[in-house]
Amino acid sequence: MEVHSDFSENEIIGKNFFECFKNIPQKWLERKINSVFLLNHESYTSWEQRPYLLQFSHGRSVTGHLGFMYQNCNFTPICNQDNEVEYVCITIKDMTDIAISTMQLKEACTELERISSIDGLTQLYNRAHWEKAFANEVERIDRYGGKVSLIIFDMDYFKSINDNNGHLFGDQVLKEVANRCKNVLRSVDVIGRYGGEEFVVFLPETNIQETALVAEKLRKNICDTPVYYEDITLPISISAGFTTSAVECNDFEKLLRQADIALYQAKARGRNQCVNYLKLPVEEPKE
Ligand SMILES: Nc1nc2c(ncn2[C@@H]2O[C@H](COP(=O)(O)OP(=O)(O)OP(=O)(O)O)[C@@H](O)[C@H]2O)c(=O)[nH]1
Repeated sequence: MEVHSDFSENEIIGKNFFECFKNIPQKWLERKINSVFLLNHESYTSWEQRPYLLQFSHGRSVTGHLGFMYQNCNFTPICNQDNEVEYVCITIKDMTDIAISTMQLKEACTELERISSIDGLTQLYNRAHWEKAFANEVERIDRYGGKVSLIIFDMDYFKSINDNNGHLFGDQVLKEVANRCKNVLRSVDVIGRYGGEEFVVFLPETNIQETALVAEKLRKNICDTPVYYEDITLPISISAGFTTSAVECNDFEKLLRQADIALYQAKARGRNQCVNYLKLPVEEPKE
């Protein structure tokens, strides 16, 4: 106590605890101590519930964490000969090292989880994460009702973009496309990078007419401005296919297939356009 508080033994012995340590949560501590008196039973708090009881500096040079010593506290009854509690002894254990390494580990796990769901180039969800989120959404709808729409879009002539301007330029185009999408979508819409130059978006509670508008807005937003990077200016375009679960479809793979067929049609019809799966004529392959 002498080492960690600013009090010497002479200054503190016999004094009122709460007057010496003014920052103590007095009500909480009184309740805690009273329960030990009442129950004649040891009590405990860990740094995870309450980081510290007494504001002691921990003396470690760690940034980004609490400036005080993390503490575990034991409240032990001390009884007289008749087994009545006469005192409560508070033991404070310095948990700073364990607390800091536990928190660093937690932060690393959170970051790892984030990285494992994100595509490094575009910072959009990667395929595995997006597909899981989409499957969950379709399952939710199947159980509780509602609808979800799906757009798949793909860069046009991306191979030539790479071949003519270099892979780095191609990468820049993909990053730019991802950014342009973010300006169009609502916070509840979920976008991911599905493959090389293929992107997917699912739109919760959105009907097919609204989805057509979003797909067109995405296309325009991406295609209206050329990409400029290291003295190269290049117009780009995308083709998109979209569908919805509203017409009795509760299978996420089936929805992906439908949107993919519509995307294929958008390519076949000359690219730089959006095709509604539900409007495909019967003579064109639907499934
Ligand atoms: N720069 C870059 N290129 C990629 C990446 N992933 C895939 N690609 C390239 O994207 C190109 C896709 O080519 P294709 O599938 O033929 O498609 P496309 O040329 O866009 O033709 P259409 O889709 O029919 O218009 C391939 O050359 C891939 O190497 C990436 O992360 N960065």
